[in-house]
Amino acid sequence: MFARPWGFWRGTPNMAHLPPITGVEIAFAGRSNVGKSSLINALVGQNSLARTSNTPGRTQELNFFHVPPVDGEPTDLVIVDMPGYGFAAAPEAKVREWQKLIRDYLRGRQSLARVYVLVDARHGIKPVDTEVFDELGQSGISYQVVLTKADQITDAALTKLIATTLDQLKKRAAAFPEIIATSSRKGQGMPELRSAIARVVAERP
Ligand SMILES: Nc1nc2c(ncn2[C@@H]2O[C@H](COP(=O)(O)OP(=O)(O)OP(=O)(O)O)[C@@H](O)[C@H]2O)c(=O)[nH]1
Ligand SMILES: [Mg+2]
Repeated sequence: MFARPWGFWRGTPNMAHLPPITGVEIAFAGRSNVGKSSLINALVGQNSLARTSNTPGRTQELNFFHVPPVDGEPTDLVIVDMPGYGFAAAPEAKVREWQKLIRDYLRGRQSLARVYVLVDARHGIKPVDTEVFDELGQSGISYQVVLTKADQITDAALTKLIATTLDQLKKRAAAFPEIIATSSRKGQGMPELRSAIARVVAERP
């Protein structure tokens, strides 16, 4: 599923220009700069599929990636990179627009099978993340927390963070009760994330 060359399919700043539904969609959400676009690149093993930046607010549209269909064979998996929530270095009106886009997409996309909510391992879950958990829970969309930038903290701190994060999620029915710790820089957690996604695709009716 991840061994083929991935391509950019479509970017959209609004719900009117979403691509047609072709297969299972998996979305990556999280605060600005948490490492969503970097994680997608590490996941598919292509450095420059999604654009990344040091400045929060790099991704400003919903960006859809897939393996371009060959000989009309349908695409089984679409990966969606999302703008971040929380602080971003962009005009306020623009940020408001993409916050609405995030919300509308997460609530209303029929093909959305799983949301990976990325949380920076240096910071843990923030109130703005719990708002997103609440919304996903209310919409009945299953999500899993992925810790990013695990290379920035010690193994002991990571073990502790995984335990506290699981504890924070335990009353949330829509939260998958396992945390994946990743480092896009080191490749840590990529096999686990790939298997998790493959399971979601396999289980989707
Ligand atoms: N140390 C470390 N830095 C990382 C890792 N992943 C991403 N980064 C850095 O974090 C910054 C933000 O990465 P992006 O992938 O652009 O983050 P994003 O969540 O897509 O950001 P927005 O699109 O602005 O919301 C970049 O400087 C990356 O190099 C990681 O695993 N380890
Ligand atoms: Mg991004």
